[in-house]
Amino acid sequence: MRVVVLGAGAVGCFLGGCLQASGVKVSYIGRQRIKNIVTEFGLTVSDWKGRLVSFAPEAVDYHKSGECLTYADIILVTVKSGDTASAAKTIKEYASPRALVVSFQNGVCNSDVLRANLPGFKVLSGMIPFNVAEQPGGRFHSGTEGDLFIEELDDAHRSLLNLFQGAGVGIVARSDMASVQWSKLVLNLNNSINALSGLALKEQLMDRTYRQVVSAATAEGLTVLKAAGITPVRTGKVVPQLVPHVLKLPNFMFLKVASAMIKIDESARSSMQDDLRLGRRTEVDYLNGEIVKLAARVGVEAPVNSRIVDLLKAAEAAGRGSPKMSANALYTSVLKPAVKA
Ligand SMILES: NC(=O)C1=CN([C@@H]2O[C@H](COP(=O)(O)OP(=O)(O)OC[C@H]3O[C@@H](n4cnc5c(N)ncnc54)[C@H](OP(=O)(O)O)[C@@H]3O)[C@@H](O)[C@H]2O)C=CC1
Ligand SMILES: CC(C)(CO)C(=O)C(=O)O
Repeated sequence: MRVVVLGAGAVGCFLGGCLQASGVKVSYIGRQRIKNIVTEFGLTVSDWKGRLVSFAPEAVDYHKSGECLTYADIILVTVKSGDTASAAKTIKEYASPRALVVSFQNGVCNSDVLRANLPGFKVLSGMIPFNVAEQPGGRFHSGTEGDLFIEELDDAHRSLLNLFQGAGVGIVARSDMASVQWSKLVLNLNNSINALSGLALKEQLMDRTYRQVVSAATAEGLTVLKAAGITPVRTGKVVPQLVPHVLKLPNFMFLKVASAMIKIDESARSSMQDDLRLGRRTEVDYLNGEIVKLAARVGVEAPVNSRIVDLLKAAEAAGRGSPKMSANALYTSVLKPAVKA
């Protein structure tokens, strides 16, 4: 069984490293920046439960181009959503259609993009509930809990279950992946708010004013999903429908009822904050932007998420990393116009 990770950044290096540690043959395809890091330091994967495995540089099969896809049995696609079409092009060029393609990405459209661009390939949707942060010295650290989700399709998902279970990574198969992905998307509406704040997730979520903005974005997201007939499902300790209410609580109550929500490493940040820091295009169009698009499709308004998209796009265009918006500034920009209207 040869696994190839296409888009080996934070998530890809973590998932690949966990599989490699259990004896699976793993190749990684990614960019020069990470290749330089693994060539110097090798690859280390760690998590909040105490996992800590390191590979020497010569044990990490890291490539910048797609030739190694020729021998892939399973391809894990872990590029950001805006790069999915180009990842599909690379798969089409090098891989055999007997390879199983799995999207481990946020958002709700990536597996459709892969399917549309890869006729003849079997494509499964996946979902990663936990955070992975790149740390100095080639270390990829998962700082929050949760099991992977994989689409249950014929028997194709079984090899994935075996691989990840064998690597000690929890994984659950589901036949309702569209609902799973929309539910994750509702939680990901905070990615942009976290990126705009410039703070670690824990610090941001401990501030009630930031939480009020997140609450408004998720409440709006849930309203739009309801209008579209999509029922969010529980994928972990957090019940999506309760999130907006819990977030609005004063700190002392929030601390009591939301312990699962803030069980996060002190340093964990959203992947979108990393994108702003590294001057990359963000996934805001695929997260808050999906709510805005769906709202337009079903004829409802989504002003909160729409304003968040605008703020994030402005930060992207400025190219100076996170604008480090204070909680009050964000509250005023995102929620005050809504109050006036
Ligand atoms: N990090 C996290 O905590 C979590 C992330 N996710 C989701 O997982 C997905 C991956 O996120 P993450 O790992 O953080 O992203 P990263 O940006 O860390 O990793 C993706 C890597 O793929 C590279 N890449 C882009 N296109 C190609 C290509 N065609 N061929 C080879 N490499 C390519 C990128 O390079 P470049 O720098 O040029 O863009 C980048 O290095 C996203 O959808 C994200 O939302 C989900 C849960 C948690
Ligand atoms: C884990 C979580 C929800 C927040 O960090 C995420 O999906 C991301 O960073 O992209």
